[in-house]
Amino acid sequence: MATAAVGTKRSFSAMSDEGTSRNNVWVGSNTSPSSQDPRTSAFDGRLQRRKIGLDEIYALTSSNRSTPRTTPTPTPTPREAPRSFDLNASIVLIGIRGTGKSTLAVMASVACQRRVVDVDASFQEATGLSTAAYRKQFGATNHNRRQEEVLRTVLLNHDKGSIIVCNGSSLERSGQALLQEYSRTHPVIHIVRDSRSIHEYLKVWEESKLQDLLAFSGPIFRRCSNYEFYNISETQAAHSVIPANQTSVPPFLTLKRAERTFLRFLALITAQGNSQGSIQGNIPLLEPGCPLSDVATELRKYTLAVQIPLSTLSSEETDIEELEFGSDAFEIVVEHYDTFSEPDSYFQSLTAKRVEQISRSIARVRRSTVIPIIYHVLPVDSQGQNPNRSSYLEHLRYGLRLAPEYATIDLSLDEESILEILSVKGTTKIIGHLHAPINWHDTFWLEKYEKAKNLGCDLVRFTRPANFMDDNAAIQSFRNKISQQPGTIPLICFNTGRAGRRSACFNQVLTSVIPEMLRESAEFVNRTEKYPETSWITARECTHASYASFTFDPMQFYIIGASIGYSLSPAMHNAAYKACGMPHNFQTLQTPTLNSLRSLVSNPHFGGTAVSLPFKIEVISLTHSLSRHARAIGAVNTLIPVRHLNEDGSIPDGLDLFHERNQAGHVQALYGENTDWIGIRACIRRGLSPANAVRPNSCGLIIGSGGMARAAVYAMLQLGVKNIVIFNRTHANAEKLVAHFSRLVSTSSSSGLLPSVTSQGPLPTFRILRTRDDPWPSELRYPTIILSCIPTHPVGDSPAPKFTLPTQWMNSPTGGVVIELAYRTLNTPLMRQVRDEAHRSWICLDGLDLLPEQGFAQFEMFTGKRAPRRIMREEVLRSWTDEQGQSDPRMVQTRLERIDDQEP
Ligand SMILES: O=C1C[C@@](O)(C(=O)O)C[C@@H](O)[C@@H]1O
Repeated sequence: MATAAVGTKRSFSAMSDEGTSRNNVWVGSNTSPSSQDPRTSAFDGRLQRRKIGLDEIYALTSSNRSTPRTTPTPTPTPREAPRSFDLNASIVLIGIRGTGKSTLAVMASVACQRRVVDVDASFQEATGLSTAAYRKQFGATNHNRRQEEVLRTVLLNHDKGSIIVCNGSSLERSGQALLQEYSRTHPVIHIVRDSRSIHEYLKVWEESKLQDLLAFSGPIFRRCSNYEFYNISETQAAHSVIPANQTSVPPFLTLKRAERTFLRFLALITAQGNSQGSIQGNIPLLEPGCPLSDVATELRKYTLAVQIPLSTLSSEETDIEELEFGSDAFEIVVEHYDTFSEPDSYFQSLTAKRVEQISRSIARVRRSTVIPIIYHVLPVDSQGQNPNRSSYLEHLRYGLRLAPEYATIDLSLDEESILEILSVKGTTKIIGHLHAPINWHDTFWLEKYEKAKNLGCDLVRFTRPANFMDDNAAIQSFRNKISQQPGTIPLICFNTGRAGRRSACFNQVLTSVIPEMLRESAEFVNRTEKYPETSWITARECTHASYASFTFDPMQFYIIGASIGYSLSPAMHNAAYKACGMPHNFQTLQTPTLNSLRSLVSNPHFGGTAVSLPFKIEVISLTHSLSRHARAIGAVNTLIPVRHLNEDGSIPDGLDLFHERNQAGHVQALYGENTDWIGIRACIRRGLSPANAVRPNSCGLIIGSGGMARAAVYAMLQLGVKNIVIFNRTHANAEKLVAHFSRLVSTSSSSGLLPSVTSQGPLPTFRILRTRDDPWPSELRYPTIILSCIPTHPVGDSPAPKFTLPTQWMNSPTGGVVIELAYRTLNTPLMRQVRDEAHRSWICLDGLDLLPEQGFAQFEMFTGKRAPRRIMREEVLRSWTDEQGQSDPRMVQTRLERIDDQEP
C-alpha cells in the first residue's frame, strides 16, 4: 500500500502560490526507510525524504481536503488489466512537463489522423483561467474538484480517435483514479525523458532536485498508466538524420527519429495479429510493404536473436547497429538484480535507476534498429541461486509496459504467475523459457512444452547444457517428436555451451547468438560461467555453418538492364553477402532485350535479379505472379525464382516464398516485386519536416512518367498524398500514368491496398502540367514533395535533361523535400537549385540515398534475411564515381560520417 509524500500539505500551507515554481519543499515521510517492507517495489512508492518543486508537488500530492493533514497521495496499485483496446480507442499521454508529450502528440495526431486534446487547455477553456490562476483565486479544494471534472469530461467526450495530453497538474488523487480506470480500456502512456533534457527544457530547479521529483512522481505516473515510452533526446543525433546531400542541418530533422520511434511504438501497442503472425492496426506501421516486416519473425526459418546484456546497452558509446549485425531479433538480457553494482538493491530490485536503465536501453535499441526486441529477464540470479520470484516478476511486468515484441517467461514459475503475466501481455508475444540439465529423451520436456502451449505462450524456448556431441543428436529426436504434436507453437531448442554449438546452428527459430566483439572480450569466459545460457556462436558463424553444411547453397544474382555499366547494385549486394558470410555473387547483365533472362533462370543457382531500365514494365510479361504492390504499380524491379508451387499449382506468397530462399534447384516460376516505392517512401519520410507532414490538402509533384514515376506515385499514395501533379515532356505518357492510377484508386478501397488515401474523405486526384510555363493550379496548395524521375545523364542520342523547377511552383511557405531519383550524375542543376533554397526549408535527397533503401528490400527478397543496412549504404558511397570515373572523396566522407541511422 502506498504511503509516499505524507506531510506535504503542511509544507504547502506555509507557502504562497506566487513565484513558487523555484521553491522547494521537503516531502517528509512518517515511516523511516528501514521500517519498510524490504521487498516494496518502486511501483509502491519510495518512502524517502526528497526535495521537489512546488508546482509539481502541488499537482501530484495535494489532497482535496481543505484541512492540512498527512495524506498518502498515490492511489493503490491497481491489478493490471489486459492490454487490449478498441481499435480507435483514444490514447492518453501523461508525464511531467518537459518530457515532450505535446510534440509527440502532434506527431501522432498527424500520422494517425487523430485530434489532440490537451487537458490543461481544456481547463482554461472551461474556466477561463489557467490552473495556477484558478487555484489562487478559488483555493485548492475548488481547484481540485474542477480539475477532476475537466479530466472526467475530456476522457468521456474524447473516448475515441484522440490523443489526450495530460500534465502532472491534472493528477491529484482523484485524477489518478480516473486514469487508472481509463487505462483498463485505453492505452495510457507514461512519457519519460532523461532529467538533463527536461532540465534544459524547463530551466527551473537544480538538476538533482528534478531527479528527486522524477523519482517521486515516476511511481505515481506508472500507477495510472499501462505503457511507458522513453523519449530519447535527439539533439546529439542531429547529424545522423540529415540527408546526405545537404550541408546545413534543418532543426526539424533532430525530431525525425523521435517521431519514427514513437509512431512505431504506437503501432505496436495498438496492433492486432494477422494471419502471417505479423501485426497490423489502425495506426500505420512504418514499414508495411518491406517484405520481411509482413511476416512474423518466429515463422521464418533459420532466424537469429543476438543476446545483449543490459549492462552493455547502458553505455552511450555502444554501437547498437554493430551489435545487431546479421540478426533477426535483438534480445536484451536483463539480470534482475545485480548484487555487485547495487548492493542495497537486493530486495528492492526495481529502483528508479534500474527502471531508467531498462526503459532507456529499450528505447535506444528501438530507435536504432528495425528488428524486433526480445525482453529476457534471467530467471536465476548471478550466483546461480534460486530465483527471487518477486524481483523476477516485477522486472517482467515492467518490461511489458515497454511493449517489446517478445518477452520470455520462466516456465518453472507456478501456473498462477505465468497466467497473470500472459493476461497482461498486450501485443507482446510470450516465449515460455526453460534451461535445465535434463536429457532430451526425458518426458519432462514434452510436458513443459504442453504446459506452455496450454497456458497460452506464443513460443517455447528450451535449452540445456551440452556435455557431449551426442547431446546434439538427441535434440533432433526431441524436435521431431514435437513436430508430430497437433497444434504446435514455434519451438526454439538447442544445447548450450561449447559442445552445444552444432545444435544451435541447426535450430531453426531465433537461435541465440552473441556479437563478435563480446565473444572476443575478456569478459566472455566469466559470462559463460555465470550465465550458462550465454551463446557461444556469432551470427556470421551460424550463417557460415548453414552453407558449409549444405542446408543452403551459394546463389547467383544479377541486375539486368540495357545500360547499366554504372550500376552500384553489384557492389552494394556483394558487400552485404560478404559481411553476412553468404557465399553469393551478384553480377551485371547488360542486354538490349529481355531474351537473356531465360538462360539466367535455367541455372539451378539462379537466386533472383534486379531489373533496371528499360525493362521494368516489359518484364511483367515474363512473370508468373506479382506482389500486390508490383501489380498496383504496374512495374517490377525485382524478380525471384519460385521452386516449389502450392499443391494446387498456384504460386506461393509471403512466408512460403521466404522458406525457399538460398536453395538451388529447378525454377518453376518467376515472382515479381517492386522495391523502388519502398525506397522512395523512406526517402520522402526522411526529408519531410513535421510542418509538411502529409495532410488531406498536401500536394506532390512528379517529374516523368516511366517505371520509376509509377513507383513514385504509388509511394505518395501510400503516404496519404491526395493531390498529385505530373509534369512530363510527352503528354500522352503522363495521361497513361494518370489513367492507370485513377483506375487503381477507384478500386482500392475494396482491396484495402491504399488505406491512407481511401479510408477517409474524397479519393486522390491527378493533374497534368504541360509546360514549364504553366502556373501552379490555383485550387491546389504548392507541392511539398517533389520527385524527379527522369535520367540525369544522356540516354542514347538525348542529352542530359538538366531539369530545374520553375520558380512559380516552388512557393510552399514551409519548403519541402525534393528527391532526384537517379544517381549517375549527382550535382545536377536541380540539386543545386534546391540546395540554394535550403534557407526556405527545402531539403534535397538523391539517388545515392535511394539506391540502398530499395536495395534493402531487394536483399530481403533475395536472401530472406534482414539487410545489413549500414554496410550497403557505405558501399554505395564508396563505389560511386561520376561519368569520368572520378570519385568525390569529400562528399563521400561527409556522407559516410552521417551514416548511423536506420530508416525502417
Ligand atoms: O532503378 C533502380 C536502380 C538500379 O537499376 C541500379 O542499380 O542502378 C537497381 C534497381 O533495383 C533499381 O530499381
